[in-house]
Amino acid sequence: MEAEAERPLKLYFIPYLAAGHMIPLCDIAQFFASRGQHVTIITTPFNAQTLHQSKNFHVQTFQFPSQEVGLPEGVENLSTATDLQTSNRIYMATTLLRQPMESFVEQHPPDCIVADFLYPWVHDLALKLRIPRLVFNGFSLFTICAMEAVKTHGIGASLPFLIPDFPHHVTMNAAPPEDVRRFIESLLTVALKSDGFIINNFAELDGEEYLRHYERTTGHKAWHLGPASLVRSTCLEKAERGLKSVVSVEECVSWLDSKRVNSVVYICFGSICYFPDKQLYEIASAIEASGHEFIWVVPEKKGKENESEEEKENWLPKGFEERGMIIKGWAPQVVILGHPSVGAFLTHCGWNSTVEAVTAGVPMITWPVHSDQFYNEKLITRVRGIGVEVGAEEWTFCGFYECGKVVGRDRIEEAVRRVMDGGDEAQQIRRRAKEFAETARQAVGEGGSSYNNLTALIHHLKTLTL
Ligand SMILES: O=c1ccn([C@@H]2O[C@H](COP(=O)(O)OP(=O)(O)O[C@H]3O[C@H](CO)[C@@H](O)[C@H](O)[C@H]3O)[C@@H](O)[C@H]2O)c(=O)[nH]1
Repeated sequence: MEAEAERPLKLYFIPYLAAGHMIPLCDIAQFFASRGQHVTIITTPFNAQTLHQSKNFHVQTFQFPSQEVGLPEGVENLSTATDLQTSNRIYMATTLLRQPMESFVEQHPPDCIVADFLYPWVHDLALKLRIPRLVFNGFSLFTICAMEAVKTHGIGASLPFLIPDFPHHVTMNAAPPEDVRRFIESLLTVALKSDGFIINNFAELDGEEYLRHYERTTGHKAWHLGPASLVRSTCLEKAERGLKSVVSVEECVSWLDSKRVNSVVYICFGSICYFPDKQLYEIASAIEASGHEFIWVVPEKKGKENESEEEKENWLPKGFEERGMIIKGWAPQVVILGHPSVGAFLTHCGWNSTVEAVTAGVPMITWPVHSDQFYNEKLITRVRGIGVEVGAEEWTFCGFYECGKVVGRDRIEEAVRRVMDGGDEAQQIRRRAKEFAETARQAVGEGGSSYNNLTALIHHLKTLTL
């Protein structure tokens, strides 16, 4: 029995096919692998290629049903979609993957299964196999608490609303469309039947008060194991997170090396948000007016056939490109954020981007677009004081939702100035951001909060299964 307890856990990880979900869950899988556990990541061939950098876990692939859903070969990740139809087809494909994945797991059962909350079917599978199941959805615990509170109290349809029973007074000015809210709430209900949530954050950023609040109001367990982006140690490895970068790390670093400390605004809206030209033009005009240099990641546009160069770039004010670096496609975000010349991050508040900025000690200019991002913004600005808001109050553009609203240049410019122009407020925000970065680093080091949580979780799973 003693020897059995020493046996590594056999763990299956099933990440959702979107960069914002895959990157952190695969990083977290590596945390387990680095502690001697036997890890298998279950995914599709194209997504498996993005995992080449590590040898300490196994990958089990299943053919992506491209033909069945009418997609070209190689489009297997939500982050490679640039229109709603493609996104819907990828979602459809993930439902078709259930059957082959399920039968593989049944034939080769693990000790525990860790799956994205967008795969609620794993609940029944784990019950059938009598194995523990952990859930990952890539959200902060703060956001999960907020969503739970909104669900329990049946609020959120009319605005503004105060999140009920919360340790802080947090007023929300944005609500999801009713059908999306119901969908997320149904997934959360299934997630709460699991053996616990895995959170890509460190406990100090969500705060003890939210951990206690969560456990008290739900009776469910949450394990802070992040920041996931700290799993790897060298820049070159970090450059390969997610999709392939269209610029080299060297090019980004040498451009940033030529700039002053804290002088550059980094702009990126994650992997599934794409703005129309008129919104890009407002951003460009605001940055131009602020006078700051920038690195701006713009999703690669497919462009219509016969579109002239001028038509393709009609969102750029004249001469604008000269004062910064525009990256069309995928950028080495973690490397950029980690460079001392970067003084602020204009972000959509996707949770990965948020926690990566915190880890780098970079203040945020917050512009939520959809999903959990509006809650993340409140944690950053109102609760932890490490960013300022642009003032976006509505769901706008992303892979599964579109509306025609545009945020005007004046609001963007004002927020950029508040963080970049070095006044008292900016200095305090920067100081707090640096303190959280230090805490993040300590959390994943030996004896830190996330490190200890992982030790406790592995022990807990062993007592349940071995
Ligand atoms: O050019 C790029 C663009 C993105 N990234 C990385 O891609 C990830 C993007 O994740 P995130 O910032 O969370 O944004 P989304 O891709 O929008 O993530 C989705 O998933 C997140 C986790 O569930 C949610 O918080 C978001 O709202 C949801 O949109 C991050 O690790 C980035 O570092 C790059 O490396 N290079």
